[in-house]
Amino acid sequence: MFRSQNQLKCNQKWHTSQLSLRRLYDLQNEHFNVFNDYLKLETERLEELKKKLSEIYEWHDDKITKNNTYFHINSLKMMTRIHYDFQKIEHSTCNKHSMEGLNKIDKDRDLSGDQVNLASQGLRRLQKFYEIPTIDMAAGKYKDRIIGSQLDACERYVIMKICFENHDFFGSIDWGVHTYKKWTNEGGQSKCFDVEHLKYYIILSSMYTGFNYTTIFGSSETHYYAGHIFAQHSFLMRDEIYFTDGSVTTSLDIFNVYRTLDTDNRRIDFKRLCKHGETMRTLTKDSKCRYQTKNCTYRLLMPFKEEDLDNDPCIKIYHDILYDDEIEKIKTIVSNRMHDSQVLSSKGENLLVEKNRSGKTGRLSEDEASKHFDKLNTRIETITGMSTKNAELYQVVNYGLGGHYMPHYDGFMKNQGYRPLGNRIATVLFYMSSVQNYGYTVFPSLNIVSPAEKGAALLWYNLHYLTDGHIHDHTLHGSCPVLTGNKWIMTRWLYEDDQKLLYNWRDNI
Ligand SMILES: O=C(O)CCC(=O)C(=O)O
Ligand SMILES: [Fe+2]
Repeated sequence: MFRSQNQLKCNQKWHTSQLSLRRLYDLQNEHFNVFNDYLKLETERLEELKKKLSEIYEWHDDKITKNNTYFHINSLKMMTRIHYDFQKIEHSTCNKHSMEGLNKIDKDRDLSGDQVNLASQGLRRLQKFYEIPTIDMAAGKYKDRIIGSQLDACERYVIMKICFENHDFFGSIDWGVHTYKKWTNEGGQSKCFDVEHLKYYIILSSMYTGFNYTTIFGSSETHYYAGHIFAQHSFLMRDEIYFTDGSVTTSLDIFNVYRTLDTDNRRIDFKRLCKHGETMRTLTKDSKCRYQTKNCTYRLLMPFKEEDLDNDPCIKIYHDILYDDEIEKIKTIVSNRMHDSQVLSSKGENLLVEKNRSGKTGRLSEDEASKHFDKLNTRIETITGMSTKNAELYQVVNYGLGGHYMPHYDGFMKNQGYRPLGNRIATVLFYMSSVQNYGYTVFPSLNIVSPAEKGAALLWYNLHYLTDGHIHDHTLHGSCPVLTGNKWIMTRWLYEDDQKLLYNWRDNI
């Protein structure tokens, strides 16, 4: 059977999880196998044809043109010969058999241009978020880190074109210029685009953005383009960028322009923390770490490694609380049922909004959880001091190309969907892989960064659970876009129902 059981469905996106990117490699290998089989069959067929033809030539040479004499009686001989020869070679000239092999290429798995488009947009989101200069991104590096391999002129052109088609004109001009430079470095040859088209995109983008294209090509090109196609628009070309509110910037730094456009303070804080997170968790005199038994006798032998991140709301990390064998088991169980992660709208609907969240999600059923991870519930109850009886099913997430989750509250707002068990009182977030750079969970209102460290759990309380049960404003949090590495997490949300509370949660629905 050609199709593997772990196949993705058409409407799912390859780039949204590392898991499916791995499968993409497998799929490519499967395709290579199909092509190899096809080549083998085709080579055999052509060899056979060659052999038969050489037999025919031999006969022809020997029997017909011997001594350059044409005998009438041999006409019949020749006709029969041709008739049977043709039948003989007909089979070898028709490649039906080898073509059948090619049909094994699985068209059900959507590998259309849409996927390239989405992956390119994911890369672009990553670039804008971390402010990675195009020259670095195209070289596969960021600061002193390797984030991929170098992009050739064709690949740069693809990104440029997709930016343009998505009306991201800062992107198209930036990538266009770097495509042009690469094209020049590669000797002015390209198999995949026409450089005149490239120039056209650059000049058009320069009109939309206000960047002056003459500084890109130098004066030699000015004449040609201004004279022919764009003279009527040339008044639009200037070095200032006009914003919709009427303000003007004279900056030619593209990221400075994006910065000026971004007005949401919480998003700005989120970006800053994601970018500089590695310097955020140096130990200070206020940092408190301890071995914690939670009055549990068993934990005298194996105490929790508890670290305080904040007191209001209470946020803690528990190191080494989930074991490697449990992590492997969890990944194995869910990997066949991951789908694109969704966000909850203010009306309580589940929506796919890639600019807010990109990843793949899978749930563990209650049966699987109680069969394999019952002890984990005990651990959760011990650290939270709360019941898991009404907890939401474990949710596993794997992030892919630029996978992220923009700042949000885990707790539901009033009227945000039907809530028979109350609100998500606590979140326990297990890290199932370590991400070296930029995979943090960030609380922008608190200036807090939690690194993804395999086996650790991040616990916080979403509500003012000791008073009125209202959402704690400072629990706003998000997952920084993953730049390199493979981020796996699992969350368990505990609900208000069945907890010992000082307020009636039904008043808050
Ligand atoms: O992946 C993370 O670090 C955060 C995930 C999260 O906030 C969520 O799943 O609700
Ligand atoms: Fe969350």
